[in-house]
Amino acid sequence: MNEQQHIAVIGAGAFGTALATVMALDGRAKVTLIGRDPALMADLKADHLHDAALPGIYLPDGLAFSAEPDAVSDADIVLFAMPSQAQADAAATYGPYLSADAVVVTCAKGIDRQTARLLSDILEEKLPHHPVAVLSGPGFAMDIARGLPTAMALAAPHVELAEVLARTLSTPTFRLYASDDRIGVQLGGALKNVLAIACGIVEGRGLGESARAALISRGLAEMSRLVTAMGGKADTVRGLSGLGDLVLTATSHQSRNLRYGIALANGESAGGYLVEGAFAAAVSARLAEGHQLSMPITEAVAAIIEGSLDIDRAVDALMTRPITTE
Ligand SMILES: NC(=O)C1=CN([C@@H]2O[C@H](COP(=O)(O)OP(=O)(O)OC[C@H]3O[C@@H](n4cnc5c(N)ncnc54)[C@H](OP(=O)(O)O)[C@@H]3O)[C@@H](O)[C@H]2O)C=CC1
Ligand SMILES: O=C(CO)COP(=O)(O)O
Repeated sequence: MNEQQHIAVIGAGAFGTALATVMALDGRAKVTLIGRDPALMADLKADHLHDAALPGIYLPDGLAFSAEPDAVSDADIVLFAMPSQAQADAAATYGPYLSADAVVVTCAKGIDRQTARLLSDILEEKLPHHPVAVLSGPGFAMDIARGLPTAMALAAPHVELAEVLARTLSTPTFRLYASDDRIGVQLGGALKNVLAIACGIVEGRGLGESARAALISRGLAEMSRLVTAMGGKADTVRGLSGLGDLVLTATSHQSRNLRYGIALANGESAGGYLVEGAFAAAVSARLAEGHQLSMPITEAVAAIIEGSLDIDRAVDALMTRPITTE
């Protein structure tokens, strides 16, 4: 790696712009934000404002902007900050320009819908010569960009690499904890979105704060089952990428997934923003079935989104399941 690290962030949406902002403000590394719309990238370079993604945030003077895929070519660390279902496509576009020793970090919270595979598996297949790490945990883009204190998990195939990446990407306001559990960290990020939709439905239907707390707790049990069945660690579920992000997303109106759940409960359509949990619900239910696991909340959310179950019946079904131990 070079003396001054070069961090490239691909995806000039809310999260990518926030990550690039906090890392450029830190000033240790050279940071480039790469988007696919040349007009947008030219505007960001001229105005240092991205009002569609992060209203009111001044993008640091030291941040570089590019719409050219070859802007990744001398980057040591490349953050993939586009939605889950676009990660494979982005790997095909930017992969040919990566430098030989670049480390790739997926920043999306989801599971590949077509293949039901983790995003790290998808990226490893598409970019076989690059180590693939995962960034996930509680942190709204706006909070990160405003320099509010945030902490997330950084998982890599080996804890030594995770520690190097966590040190390099952390800043005084954005703190990363290293992990070698890419499975647990990714499943936490994907499932908490599904559970946040469930909490939005509870809120939208006025079912009460007690019901929300029960959902968070029983949802965490579902997360644990899938994480351990797929080879992840139970400890990860209790950490930032599991419990931490679940609590944040299931309780804050900043969450698009929570707002989507509220809209579903009110019979409204949620338009214009990314709802990762709407993709993750069906694929998580498929994974649960494949591993012969009971994940009733996840299955109910998937069925409600698909239109095969109405909300009242879902609540009845969840409340009248056979009594069991916790
Ligand atoms: N927003 C947040 O607070 C947080 C988001 N995340 C996660 O980050 C991921 C991105 O979310 P977010 O930034 O909010 O979403 P946005 O909708 O704000 O931005 C998505 C960005 O991805 C770009 N993009 C889409 N497809 C491709 C592609 N094939 N190649 C390159 N770029 C592409 C879009 O570009 P274009 O405009 O050209 O389509 C857009 O700039 C999600 O998985 C989300 O769960 C994680 C933590 C916090
Ligand atoms: O993942 C997030 C915060 O950690 C953002 O959640 P939403 O995608 O629901 O807005």
